[in-house]
Amino acid sequence: MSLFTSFPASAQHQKPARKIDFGVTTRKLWPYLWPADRPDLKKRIYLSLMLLLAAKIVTVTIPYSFKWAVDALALPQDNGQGTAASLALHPVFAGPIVLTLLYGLLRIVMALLTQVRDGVFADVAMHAVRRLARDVFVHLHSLSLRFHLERKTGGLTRILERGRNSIETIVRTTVLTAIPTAVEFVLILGILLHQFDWRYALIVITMIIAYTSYTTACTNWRIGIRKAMNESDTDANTKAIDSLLNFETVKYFNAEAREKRRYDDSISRYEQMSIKTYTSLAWLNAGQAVIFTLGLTLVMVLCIRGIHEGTNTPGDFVLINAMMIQLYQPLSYMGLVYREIRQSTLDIETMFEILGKSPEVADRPGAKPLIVREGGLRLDHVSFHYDERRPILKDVSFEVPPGKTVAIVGPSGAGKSTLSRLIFRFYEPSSGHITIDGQDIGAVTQVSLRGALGIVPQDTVLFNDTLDYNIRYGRPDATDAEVREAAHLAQIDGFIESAPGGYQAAVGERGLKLSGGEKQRVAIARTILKAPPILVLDEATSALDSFTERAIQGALDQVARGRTTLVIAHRLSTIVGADEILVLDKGEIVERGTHAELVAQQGIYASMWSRQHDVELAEEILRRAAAEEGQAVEISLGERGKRQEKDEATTALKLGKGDFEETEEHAGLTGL
Ligand SMILES: Nc1ncnc2c1ncn2[C@@H]1O[C@H](COP(=O)(O)OP(=O)(O)OP(=O)(O)O)[C@@H](O)[C@H]1O
Repeated sequence: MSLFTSFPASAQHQKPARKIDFGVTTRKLWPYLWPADRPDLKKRIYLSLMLLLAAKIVTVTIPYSFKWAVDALALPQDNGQGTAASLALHPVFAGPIVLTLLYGLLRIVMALLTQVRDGVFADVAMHAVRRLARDVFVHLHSLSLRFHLERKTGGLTRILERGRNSIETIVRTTVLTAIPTAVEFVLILGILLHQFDWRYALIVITMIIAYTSYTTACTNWRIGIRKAMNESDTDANTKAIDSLLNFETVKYFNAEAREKRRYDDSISRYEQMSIKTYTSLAWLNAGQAVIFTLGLTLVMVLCIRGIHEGTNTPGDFVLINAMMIQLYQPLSYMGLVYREIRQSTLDIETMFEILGKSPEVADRPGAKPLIVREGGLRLDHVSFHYDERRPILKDVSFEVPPGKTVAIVGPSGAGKSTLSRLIFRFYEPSSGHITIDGQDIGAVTQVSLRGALGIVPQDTVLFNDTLDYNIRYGRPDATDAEVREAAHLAQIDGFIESAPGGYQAAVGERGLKLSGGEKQRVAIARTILKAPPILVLDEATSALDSFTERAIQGALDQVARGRTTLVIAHRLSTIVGADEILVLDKGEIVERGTHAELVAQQGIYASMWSRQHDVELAEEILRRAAAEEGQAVEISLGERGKRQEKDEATTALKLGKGDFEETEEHAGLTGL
């Protein structure tokens, strides 16, 4: 069944709504609702369906007990015998009181069966929710970095959350409301044909068709109005928050009246849309009531005629009324059920869209694990672009022989970090090959490739958990002693021991409770713990002050010893000992050699070296001056590397102390 949101008049200003195909969504959802590998859940589904049928049979029997009681009351002269005879019961069971007790009992049984069914079904619904949410989560991790960079994480988690809630809603509303109502309707039709005649059935069918068509159309129209109401509500809220955040600015410009007007405009839109929501609801309810009551009155009139003609009893009159009124209750929810199913289908579709995206980088069929023998890394004529219009790497070739250290330096934006992303295979090169011990990284499994690589990234983001958890992330099965050893090597142990809670101290969301330098040392510790044969250090010490950097450099040198290491650095002093230094500029290697060779060449590297040397000298002078003043001034080093590229040391000196921030780093470091 395909439906479009469409309703004339006030919904016309709405954007055309997305097409919904319930059939397609159901087909995609089916494996989750009917899990092939869970026979126990299938049994539960059967049980729920049986309970559903039993509850509905009891439900339609209730008006019968009512009828029998009324007939027993209406025909006292036969002492209940007429009813007893018609029911083939002993007269004592056909008395009005017993029949009323039966009525009560049936209602209790109906309620119990319905509740048990809901409980039994909860398992099935929640299992489907969990499986689908897990599949989407796993899939999100398999998608490319490009996908994640293009989407806001908040947006993705919202899709996941909405999708998760929607499956529950859809399963619950379908199985617990829509299907039972349909079953009840079919049973009622059977009763009408059996107990009454085809005219009754025809009236009820016509009524139901008119009722559902009206409900569907009206609900589609209301969806647009509700959306506009929610949007205007969000808009009013945003305006209020923005205005209050700008409290001072409002005062500076005497803009209270302007702000009031702006806010009032916004809430007046909300007011109009809310009124429309209520009036449209009134239209929905009134229309439903009119259609239903017409049907009800017609069948009751027919029944009265039947009583006059002697084909019906007063009990039949009560029966048909009770049965119809009973049906009205679930029917009155149909608008809500339809709206929820519709919205949930849209949300689930959005989730399936993500599930349908294929990962940009995938293991090739039959990909074998990487076998690391010595750990030699090689790039052969590698070119790469994120966007075809702008090449980032152009024909880059170099080799990091097993156990050696190669450094890459170059201006910001030259493509250094991109190189490390290619080595980790977050992207595929546009041309050329990257090999490890002669094996093309594109041909091996991603898991084995990333297992052989370790990185200390430029920006370290930590999990919102403990320090221990974050360090152990490098190797979850590491012993406590190994974790402590790694922390010691990364020079973070002193800080951890002084932190309240020690290794169990929480680092806050994205590690915000730690300074840049502390986060970086946690990253170093976890890479030490992972102990990969090939290391990428992407500005690994950029967030550290020069004192800690020197200390940590020793640790990194130790970690790098015997390992193939690619160092991406701005701070040239950290890589003077590298076996080879490559200067990358605008995606091309423009110089290569050892530190001494490059300085002798008097090219880009040599000028970068002399500039940095001057900057370091200037910093040293500042530090000494500050120390003499008795101030513990720490110079912010996070951005410094980049500044060094641009600023002459003399400029830095001219800017003076004001240009340098005092960092939190200091507090953490003095504890070391
Ligand atoms: N996901 C991306 N999509 C499009 N362009 C990108 C993306 N990531 C990086 N770039 C661009 O690619 C170029 C190289 O970026 P890269 O991060 O490799 O530079 P870098 O040499 O490491 O710079 P820095 O030293 O400042 O970190 C930059 O101009 C950057 O804007």
